[in-house]
Amino acid sequence: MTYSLLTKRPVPSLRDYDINSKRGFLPEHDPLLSLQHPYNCWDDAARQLPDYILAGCARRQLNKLPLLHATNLTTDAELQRAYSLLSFLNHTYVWCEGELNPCHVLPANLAVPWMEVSKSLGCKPILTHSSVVMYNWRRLDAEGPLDLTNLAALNTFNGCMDEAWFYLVTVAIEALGGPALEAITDAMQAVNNLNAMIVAERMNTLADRIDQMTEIIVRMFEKCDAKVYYDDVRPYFGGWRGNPVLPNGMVYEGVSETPFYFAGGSAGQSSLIQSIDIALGVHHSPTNQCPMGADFLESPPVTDGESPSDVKQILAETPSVDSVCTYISTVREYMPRKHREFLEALMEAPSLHGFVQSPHGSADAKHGYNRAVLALENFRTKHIKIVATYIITPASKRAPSLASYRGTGGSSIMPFLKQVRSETREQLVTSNTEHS
Ligand code: HEM
Repeated sequence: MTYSLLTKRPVPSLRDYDINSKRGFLPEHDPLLSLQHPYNCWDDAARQLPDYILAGCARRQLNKLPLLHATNLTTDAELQRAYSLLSFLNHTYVWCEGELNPCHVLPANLAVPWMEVSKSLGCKPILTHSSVVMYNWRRLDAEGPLDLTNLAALNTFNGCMDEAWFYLVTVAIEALGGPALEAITDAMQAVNNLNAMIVAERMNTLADRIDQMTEIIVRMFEKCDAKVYYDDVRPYFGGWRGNPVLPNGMVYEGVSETPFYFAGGSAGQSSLIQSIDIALGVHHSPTNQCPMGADFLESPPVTDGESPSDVKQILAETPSVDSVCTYISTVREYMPRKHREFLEALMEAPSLHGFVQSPHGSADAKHGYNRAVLALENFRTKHIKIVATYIITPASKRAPSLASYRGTGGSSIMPFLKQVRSETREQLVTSNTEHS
């Protein structure tokens, strides 16, 4: 590919998309710790969720909450806090009786404000990466760093350290998004200015930041036990799209009598990793294992009289209806509106891949670009190992005869993750493609 001098393209400004050059997609100010009256009843309920779940009275207690409209929640910080709290409350309501006994109707007191707040933020009324990670942390020392030595989770389902650690490792990775995204947009500006030296320098910065993200992701093993994650945390992230135990979706009482179908929460909804993919020009094509364009909403029938283990088996064996493209573009709908718009703008920005291969690129620029690609590939390799430990192994202990397992977001996990990793490596620029 030759980079044309005529292809100057606009580089999105981070500020225009609620992105901070220090914190990336995390909110510019630390999340609120509580809401004002009357909304503070959601704070109180969320704080008690582990006790409600333990005592087996979660639905009874949550039914007592008043129906509050979100009208008086006006600032982004209030809306984000409310969205996070309502995600915890609603998902507790659905999954507190076990992953095979969900409720099929969300009561109006939880559903209505959740829908209103989600509309204001431009995301889906379902637990997302934003609910449990982006808006769910505080710093222990308010002046201290935004890293694992200084972070605590605001809410959890189970009150256990493993769950908090799962969220906080992800927050610490997101916090590196600031310098990573700044490196990306600087490098793109440098492409417009045909400045290969800056491109090289900023690509090396990006590679360093991705390496740091990898150092953090492997720390998941330190304080998040795989069995606790699989048995006690992950079930709460479940959604109602392509989910065999909720084949008819979820009715949001007081919102609509027609059920909604939304996929469950996953760090796959992170805008950060998608931004890096787009910046490096990583293309995701459909997987071979499933028909392209298959209906993401489709789910297998669950007939009456099936035992829980039968249902679990269906859950595990259902062939994926997703494709990588479908997954990558669908999860964008689960991101806050501004972040989704940033990804769209980034897709129109100058091509780093095209530039480093062009006569204007330099050996250093190419080297820096390749370092970033390899760093992202390595991040994905470590992530795959985590998925093997936290999902595949515990799942196989329950049902050893089954070969594949489905992810929270409804994808057939391993083939999908491996394909995404090989597509990353394919971006490497070789000396064969070097022009002068
Ligand atoms: C115990 C820890 C983790 C587990 C078990 C896990 C599991 C998964 C699973 C099953 C998928 C497949 C898609 C889906 O089901 O939604 C996935 C995708 C993904 N996860 Fe994780 N994940 C973990 C931690 C993280 C962290 C900390 C990040 C950092 C942001 C992350 C980022 C991603 C991304 C970006 C994808 C989309 C595929 C890709 O771009 O490579 N995950 N994860």
